[in-house]
Amino acid sequence: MSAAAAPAHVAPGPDAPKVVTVDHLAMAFGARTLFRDVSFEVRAGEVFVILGGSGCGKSTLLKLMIGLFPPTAGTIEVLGNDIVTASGDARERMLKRIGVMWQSGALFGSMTLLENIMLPLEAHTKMPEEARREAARIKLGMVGLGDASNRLPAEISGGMAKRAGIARAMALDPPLLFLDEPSAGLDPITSAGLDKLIQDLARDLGTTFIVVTHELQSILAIGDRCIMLDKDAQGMIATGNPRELRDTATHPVVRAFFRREAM
Ligand SMILES: Nc1ncnc2c1ncn2[C@@H]1O[C@H](COP(=O)(O)OP(=O)(O)OP(=O)(O)O)[C@@H](O)[C@H]1O
Repeated sequence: MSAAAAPAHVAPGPDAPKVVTVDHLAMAFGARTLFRDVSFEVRAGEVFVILGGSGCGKSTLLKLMIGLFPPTAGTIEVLGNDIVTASGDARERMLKRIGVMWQSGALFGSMTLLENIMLPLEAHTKMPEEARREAARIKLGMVGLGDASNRLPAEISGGMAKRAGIARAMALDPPLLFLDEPSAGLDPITSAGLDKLIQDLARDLGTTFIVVTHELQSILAIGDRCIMLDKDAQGMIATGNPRELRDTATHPVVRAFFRREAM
């Protein structure tokens, strides 16, 4: 089958190994409880979406999964390690196997795209410069920015900046990538192009994606499975395949979200 005719990403089955296991997770900031009892698993090769309204704790859940701060209660296992208790070298090794793209793209403005992608390789590997340069070129090619490697972040569009952010998150070939609101601020066509890129990377590299978003079109296009968080419920109100949830959900908030109905 030619690359052009290849199907978009195909969801892995329930026998695929677990990449992330979140068990009875609770999180509060002071007196403000975000969620009380969240449990889910993410399997190798999945595109897993975390969705929900503004302020329900999506980004906080992402930050907990990469160990930025500890939860109030519960456990989080990432790539076979307890991310909450891991320390020292074990923690460093684990973090090198995780890529993160923040909402802003967070590129360094004074460096070209190529230099931005080379940075993690410089910080975390002993690769000689020419090998780093070549590896970064390959990553930029994979996200469709092969011709833009010498541009500065100020010289590219918002969609290109997201692609460059993904290339940088992929610099160390992590098996697991976290994307925080990849479609934010993009027009629908650019956003659809980014969705296609995520599906292609999941299919071609077998990378597992955990994507925080509230863009319905994107969720329906890329999500193999999702969880929906809710501020009022202080936890998860739905889990499953987003297209099935759109067609079968009975919970009023879930229905309203997937069918774009007013509550
Ligand atoms: N470090 C922190 N200290 C105190 N409160 C915080 C902290 N981080 C987040 N919050 C609060 O927790 C709540 C959830 O924030 P979070 O960013 O996780 O939500 P979200 O679902 O990602 O929202 P959005 O879609 O608007 O980005 C917000 O009310 C926020 O102000």
